Order: sequence, then C-alpha cells, then structure tokens
Amino acid sequence: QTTLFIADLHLSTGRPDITAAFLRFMAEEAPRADALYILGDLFEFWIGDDEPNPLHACVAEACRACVGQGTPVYFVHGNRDFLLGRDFAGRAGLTLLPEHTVVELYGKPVLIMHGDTLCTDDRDYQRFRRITHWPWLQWLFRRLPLSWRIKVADGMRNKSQNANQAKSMMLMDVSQLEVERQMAQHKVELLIHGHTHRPDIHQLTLDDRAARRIVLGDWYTQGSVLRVTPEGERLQRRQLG
Ligand SMILES: O=C(CCCCNC(=O)Nc1ccc(S(=O)(=O)N2CCN(c3cc(Cl)cc(C(F)(F)F)c3)CC2)cc1)NO
Ligand SMILES: [Mn+2]
Repeated sequence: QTTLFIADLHLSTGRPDITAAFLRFMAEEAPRADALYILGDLFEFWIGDDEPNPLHACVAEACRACVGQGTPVYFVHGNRDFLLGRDFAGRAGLTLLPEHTVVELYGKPVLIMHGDTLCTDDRDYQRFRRITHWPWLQWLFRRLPLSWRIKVADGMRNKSQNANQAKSMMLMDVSQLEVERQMAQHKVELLIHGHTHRPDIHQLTLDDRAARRIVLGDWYTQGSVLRVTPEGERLQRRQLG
C-alpha cells in the first residue's frame, strides 16, 4: 500500500535523460502504487495543449498506460505548466486537481500543492502568477498563433531565468507564516509540495501539535520520489540515465 509523489521534473526536449528516468519510473514503479500524484512543473514550459511536441505525446502515453493498469495519476499545475489543460489531461488519463487539495492518505488528511503559492515574499512572482491566472487572459493567450506564443514564452523564460538569478535564495523559499496559515486553514498536519527544489522533511508545531512539511526535489541531477504508506513517509532519490 503505497502512494507516490513526484514534482519539478521540468521535462524538456533538452533533457532526454530526465525523460528516460520518468518513463522508467512510469513503467516499473508507478503501476505498483495505489496512486501517483504529480505536483506540478512536470514540464519546463507549456504554451497550450495544441503544441505539436512529441515529448507531450510520449508523456501522455506513459501516464495513460499507468492509469490503464489501475493506478490513477493526479496532476496539480506548477508555475511552468499552469496552462496544461483538459485536452492533454484527457489524452494522458490525468485527473486535474485544484491548486490546493486535501487528500486522505491511509486515513490521514494531507494538503498537497505545487508550492509556488507559499512564496508570498516574492512579490514580483505573485503578481506574474495573478495576472497569468486571469481566465480571460488564458483564453486569449491560448488563441494566439502558436508562433506568437513561442516568442512570448522564450522571452518570459529568459526573463525569469535572469530574474531568479538575481533573487535571494531566501526570497524564493516558502514563507513559514504562509505554510502555517495554509496548514491551519485546511486542518492538516502534513503538507506535501515541490517548487523550491529543496527536498527535505521539515518538522513544525501547529497549535501545539507536531506537523510535517515534505518538499519534493527536482529531477535535474537525480530523481526525487516520495513514498507514502500507512506506516509513514520516505523521501527517496532515483538515478537518472
Ligand atoms: O521560485 C520563484 C520563481 C520561479 C520562477 C517563476 N517564473 C516562471 O514560472 N516563469 C515562467 C513560467 C512559464 C513560462 S512558459 O514558457 O511555460 N509560458 C510563458 C507564457 N505564458 C503565458 C500565459 C498567459 Cl495566460 C499569458 C501570458 C502573457 F499574456 F503574459 F503573455 C503568457 C504561459 C507559460 C515561462 C516563464 N519564486 O518564488
Ligand atoms: Mn515550480
């Protein structure tokens, strides 16, 4: 009885080694679990379900095969792939979840999310997020010619790369206050998220009760998989290849 969590693979055609590790994980490990949760930034970028990228078809097929074997695959959007839509989810057999979701794991309520909404100190990013989450803007952007979307995306990816290099590591980590606020609001003692690329299991005290925040790692140099069982949680590494 195991539920698996991964996030921040940032799959792109430029990193076939990460894609290979993901496909191996989807073929060998995921089908044996009760469920797989992908907590965002599965892709390095996403400009619409209509982008003819062979990587998308390959990932969709791997997810659909896993679902076909009886292991549901849930997806929470990240700050990169927030435009991933119902068309792709349908092709991949993914169940899309809201940005903050409480799931019951072996009798215990757990709050899951990508983690970018915890970075409240990063004002610039929160403004970027608010604007790009306006439904009418998403409606409009999706209808732009693909060539325009690619140009905008290249521009924004360069900008966010430069911006992030400038930002302090503190600014780009989660706000402890926001972590406690969201865990208290959802009445949970376990929070699982990604986004910061700082894998760890943090202990914290919430209303005099022991609570934990588990951060999934990115897959840039090695895979990161969280295994949740009725007995507990283990954050593990995986070789790429
Ligand atoms: O850790 C941190 C910081 C972490 C890094 C934050 N930065 C970050 O995520 N950047 C970023 C994310 C996605 C992409 S993209 O290429 O996939 N793509 C770009 C164009 N997108 C768009 C959508 C809409 Cl609706 C509307 C527009 C419009 F109108 F503005 F053009 C554009 C769709 C998505 C490019 C860059 N803080 O704590
Ligand atoms: Mn992220």
